[in-house]
Amino acid sequence: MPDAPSDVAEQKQRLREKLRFRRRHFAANLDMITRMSAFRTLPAPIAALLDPNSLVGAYVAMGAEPDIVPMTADLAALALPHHASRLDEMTFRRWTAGDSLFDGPLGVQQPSDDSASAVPDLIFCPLVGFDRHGGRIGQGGGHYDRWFAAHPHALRIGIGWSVQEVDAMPLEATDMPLDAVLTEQEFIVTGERL
Ligand SMILES: Nc1nc2c(c(=O)[nH]1)N(C=O)[C@@H](CNc1ccc(C(=O)N[C@@H](CCC(=O)O)C(=O)O)cc1)CN2
Ligand SMILES: Nc1ncnc2c1ncn2[C@@H]1O[C@H](COP(=O)(O)OP(=O)(O)OP(=O)(O)O)[C@@H](O)[C@H]1O
Repeated sequence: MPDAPSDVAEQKQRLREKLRFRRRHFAANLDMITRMSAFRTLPAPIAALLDPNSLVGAYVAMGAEPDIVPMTADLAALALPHHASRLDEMTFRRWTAGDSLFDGPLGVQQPSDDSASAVPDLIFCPLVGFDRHGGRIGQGGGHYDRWFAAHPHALRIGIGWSVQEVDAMPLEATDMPLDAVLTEQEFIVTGERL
């Protein structure tokens, strides 16, 4: 019998705590070479998908999340998550490397409120945890899951450290599977769209 929804939410919360700890510990103890080389180049299968018109959704790292700005800075068109307030849904707004960033309501830096909103063709999504079948968890706000549900055509590429992998993520009906996961070690294709 499948687990009741509240059990899954509880399992996810326990995993989130464990994996946030793992992520923090791993990132704090990275050797210099890994720190300098991780997440510097776009995986070839992603580069091959992009054309000069592609809009890519990145993020500004918080805490122990991998910093992907260097890897995405040269792309033709970028957008970043933006929240008008704590309660407003997440949107993406255009941003170019070097443009100013502002403190957002959820503790993440975001583009100016005047920046144009846009729908990326491909999203690099920060992970708290992932598995090899496309399962993921994030911070628990459901922001990415709701955005993915509203924009199912956008490709979903998770970004995380290798230690954030689990065998099988507990899943809820609203979870949207990842197409691939990029870690400091591997590019793992998890869906049929790549
Ligand atoms: N870099 C980054 N940008 C992002 C997200 C993210 O996870 N990472 N988001 C993903 O949805 C959205 C912002 N939503 C957020 C929702 C909850 C928390 C949150 O609970 N933060 C904890 C600290 C977590 C930690 O220590 O790692 C807190 O404030 O207590 C943060 C952001 C959009 N931008
Ligand atoms: N499409 C959706 N419609 C309504 N509620 C949703 C949707 N997606 C997720 N939620 C709700 O959001 C809450 C958090 O979801 P979940 O635990 O999957 O977060 P998460 O994946 O860690 O967060 P995020 O997607 O921001 O990275 C849950 O209560 C979930 O039911």
